[in-house]
Amino acid sequence: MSELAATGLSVRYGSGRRAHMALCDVTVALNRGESLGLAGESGSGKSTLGKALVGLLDPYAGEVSWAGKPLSALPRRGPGSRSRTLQLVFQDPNSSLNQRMTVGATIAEALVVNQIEADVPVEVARLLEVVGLDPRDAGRYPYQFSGGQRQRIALARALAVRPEVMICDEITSSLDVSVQAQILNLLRDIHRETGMGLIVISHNLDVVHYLCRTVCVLRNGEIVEHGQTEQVFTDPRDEYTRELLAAVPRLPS
Ligand SMILES: Nc1ncnc2c1ncn2[C@@H]1O[C@H](COP(=O)(O)OP(=O)(O)OP(=O)(O)O)[C@@H](O)[C@H]1O
Repeated sequence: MSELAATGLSVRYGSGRRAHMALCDVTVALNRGESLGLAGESGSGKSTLGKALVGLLDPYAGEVSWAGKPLSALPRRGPGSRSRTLQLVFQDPNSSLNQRMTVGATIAEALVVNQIEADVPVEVARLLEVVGLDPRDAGRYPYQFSGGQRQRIALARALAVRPEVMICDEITSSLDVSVQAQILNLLRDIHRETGMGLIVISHNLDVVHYLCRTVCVLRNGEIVEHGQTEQVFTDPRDEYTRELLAAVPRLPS
């Protein structure tokens, strides 16, 4: 039994004539220590799947479970709760971070709300260090940091709860290339050191290739290919995956 599993998952937006099935009968699984990329063109359902996997969207059909139990059966707070198990980090740290709270208070809040046993100021400093920020900056506000630094703060807040699985939705898309590389390296190191499961949503196939051992390719809400990243990237079985790979812009040499 896999720890995180989506089985026959369908998600629908709206109802009646306006209903749109954004995910159709999707089955994926992930254990601690594993890494899975979700690739596919814009609108293929990657973010919808990410949100459904952490319980932010309810399934229209099928189920998401953790260790065999539906997400709804996990305790609301404390050890074993959904937020202590699964953390989703979004593309835009500006909208996910409270601009009125210092970064120290933001991380401290995640520790307290999730009932993490820790010496809060010490743990805040440690987390800032883990993501490559200066603990002396704990008293500063998000707007006083660069985009890349704000994404590091969002990662520190997610890491504060020591999740079993972290889902990163396009977290480097708005950053310039050198900062992207720093964040990707940081994520890879954290994944290796903590052993948490990692799901990476990206339209950038190089990002998925760099971080993930396995990949699911989505098209119109369905999985069209699923396998070892190396195999899928070198010898794709599905025509759509081939097109996706061929469409990756290459810099002239
Ligand atoms: N809140 C919503 N209400 C209605 N339809 C939505 C909503 N969010 C997404 N959709 C639709 O569901 C489909 C899947 O969207 P989703 O955001 O999951 O795709 P994506 O692969 O993450 O795209 P992108 O790479 O552009 O972020 C799209 O057709 C989209 O228009």
